[in-house]
Amino acid sequence: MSAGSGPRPLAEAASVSKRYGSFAAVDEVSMQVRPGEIVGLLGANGAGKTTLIKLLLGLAVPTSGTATLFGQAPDRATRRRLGYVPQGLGLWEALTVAQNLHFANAAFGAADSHLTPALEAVRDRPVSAIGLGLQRQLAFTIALAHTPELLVLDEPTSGVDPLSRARLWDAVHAEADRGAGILVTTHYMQEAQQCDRLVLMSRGRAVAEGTEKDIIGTTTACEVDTDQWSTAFDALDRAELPVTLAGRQVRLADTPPETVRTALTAAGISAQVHEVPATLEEKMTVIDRATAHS
Ligand SMILES: Nc1ncnc2c1ncn2[C@@H]1O[C@H](COP(=O)(O)OP(=O)(O)OP(=O)(O)O)[C@@H](O)[C@H]1O
Repeated sequence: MSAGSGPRPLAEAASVSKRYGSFAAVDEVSMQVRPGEIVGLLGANGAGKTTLIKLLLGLAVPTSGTATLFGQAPDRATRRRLGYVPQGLGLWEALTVAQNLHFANAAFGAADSHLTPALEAVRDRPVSAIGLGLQRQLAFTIALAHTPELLVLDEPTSGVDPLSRARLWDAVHAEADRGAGILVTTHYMQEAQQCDRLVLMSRGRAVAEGTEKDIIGTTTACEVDTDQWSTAFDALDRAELPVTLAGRQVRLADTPPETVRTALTAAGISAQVHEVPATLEEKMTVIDRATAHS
């Protein structure tokens, strides 16, 4: 869905910036989240994702530009229509699992929701005494208890095992299917692929937006086929080319095949070099390199 089309945005940033002294943590970012869509916010550590979320939710004040929630400046009323799981989870560590749920539901005026069986088993334990995976499940249950129109998840699956991660994503899709808008940050490319739309941040700026295919565009990578993968990797690295290893597969994003062949020949390595579409992760690295030099 392109900007400016479709239902009214649930959250919207319009040229929003947040500066700390001369440093721009968020730099003139414009983006929206609309009902029923899952928007993935991607970017390296420090790219500005959490700061942008805080601006959208009214937890930080923009230096310039505007951030709106449900078409207005964020306030107590908009807070009730929102489910937010921050990176730090926002739970009361000394209270039990059941007390946390009860407390949050009372604050939102929601009926007591059910705990998952895994959380039910630890309902009377203090949050500080349960594992991180269960803490994340609890924070997620609390965020959903009042059926929010907008769900904001800041790295919801970091440190979570693959099965729980898959379950959480099932729940995210179910929320989008009932019409909630979702804004989620992640470092996992498999999760990014489950989003309807991605916003890629680099050094405070939104540098690309669209589907995975839109963002990768025509960027390619070279795959190097050789039995001497470790020698090839060393030689390409010494030639200061942007070489990476995926298992034993030597790859170079955004590098002409001829450049790779020349470097390998100079090092006396025989190899086949194929040009293939770049992955999303490679495209992100290419964009980060470009913004570092701009
Ligand atoms: N209160 C603050 N004062 C000064 N600098 C800040 C402040 N808050 C954030 N920053 C800086 O702004 C930049 C963006 O931080 P932010 O937490 O938004 O990044 P992020 O993309 O969410 O990173 P991560 O993936 O590690 O969570 C970082 O360089 C951070 O150090």
